[in-house]
Amino acid sequence: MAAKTKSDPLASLLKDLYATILARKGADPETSHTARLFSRGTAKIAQKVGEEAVEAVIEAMRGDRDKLASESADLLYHLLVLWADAGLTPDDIYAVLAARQGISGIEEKKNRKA
Ligand SMILES: N=c1c2ncn([C@@H]3O[C@H](COP(=O)(O)OP(=O)(O)OP(=O)(O)O)[C@@H](O)[C@H]3O)c2ncn1[C@@H]1O[C@H](COP(=O)(O)O)[C@@H](O)[C@H]1O
Repeated sequence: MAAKTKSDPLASLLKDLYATILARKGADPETSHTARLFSRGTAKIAQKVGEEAVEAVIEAMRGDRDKLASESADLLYHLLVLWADAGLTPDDIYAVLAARQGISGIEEKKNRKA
């Protein structure tokens, strides 16, 4: 099941983007937005994820599908930067999603550790 997910175009695109993001660690903040984010630290990266999430929510509530798509792309990019900053890879997240497949969200929440 995990191999099927990895061959998905979105998963492949996210993997390539993640590799680009990792390659920007230590790059010049003057020429790379990603390097600039890394240089500003975890709190700034986390703040950007929150801002982009709010912007996506606003566009969803406005009913603007094009802007929602654009803000969603911003959100995914900044979330990948947050993962890279934390030492998480997309495969770590896919593993969590795969483990939940076929389990009702209501059932999964009941089994979460406090
Ligand atoms: N997907 C993205 C992407 N999405 C959004 N952004 C940038 O995110 C920034 C968001 O602007 P904001 O004003 O919200 O944020 P900010 O400039 O940090 O401003 P403040 O919050 O500090 O006020 C813009 O500069 C966008 O260009 C991205 N920057 C890079 N990528 C990808 O990352 C790759 C590497 O980019 P660089 O690291 O810049 O080479 C690119 O080729 C893209 O594939």
